[in-house]
Amino acid sequence: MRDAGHPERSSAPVFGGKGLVWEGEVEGKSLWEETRLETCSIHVLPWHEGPGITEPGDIPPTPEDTEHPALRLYLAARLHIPPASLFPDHTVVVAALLVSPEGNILLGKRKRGPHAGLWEFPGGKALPQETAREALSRELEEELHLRLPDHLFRFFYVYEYVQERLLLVSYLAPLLHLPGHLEDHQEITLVPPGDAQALSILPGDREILSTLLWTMERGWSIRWKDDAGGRT
Ligand SMILES: Nc1nc2c([nH]c(=O)n2[C@@H]2O[C@H](COP(=O)(O)OP(=O)(O)OP(=O)(O)O)[C@@H](O)[C@H]2O)c(=O)[nH]1
Repeated sequence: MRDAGHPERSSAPVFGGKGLVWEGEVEGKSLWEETRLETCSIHVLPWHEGPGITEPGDIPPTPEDTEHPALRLYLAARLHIPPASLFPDHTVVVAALLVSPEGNILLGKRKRGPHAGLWEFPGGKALPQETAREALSRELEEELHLRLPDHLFRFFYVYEYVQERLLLVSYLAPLLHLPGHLEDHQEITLVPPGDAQALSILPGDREILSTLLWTMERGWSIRWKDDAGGRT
């Protein structure tokens, strides 16, 4: 499903590809409320292997204990470790899948550069000393005057552009308010994830969206629950 049409796929992946970490629920409690990794049960879906569920004890204690790039970056985010420090030969880009109360995703049409005219998720390159949250927070503020919500992670997907040595890390997060300003984008739009695939977007974004739809088809909602404190 997600293996067609990307030239990067024909090269040997540097780290073994990409992967999804979706946080499930423990005893009815949403995991983004959990802070201790050892109590979490997470679904880890390597792109080439299909679903697999890690049990609490299976989660490595530190990012260095796993070779899987998605899990590494996930652990780094959880433990507030700058992702760029783990992948010194790569550029790490963070992007937000901001979900409106209606379940639509925010996309911006790029104003400048080689990807001008393409739609993308807000975000940008993480600086060496920044955690993923700090990088995303800065990028959202700079690009759109948007405040980053406290709750991230329900969907955490890593896509690697092998030739460019670029790791694209995406998070699902609630859209708290509409952007107050457009710095890097000509326009923004809010669309259902299925409709976004019909737009001109980058290969990594296409794969993120198809993986998101894949999880939604399996009954995982992208809506934020008010009682989980996701929307403030
Ligand atoms: N921001 C963003 N970048 C993406 C997305 N998808 C994707 O493949 N990318 C890639 O990641 C790169 C991020 O670069 P950027 O230009 O947004 O980074 P930046 O805001 O820090 O700007 P800069 O290049 O001026 O330092 C893009 O050039 C593109 O190759 C996306 O949805 N959002």
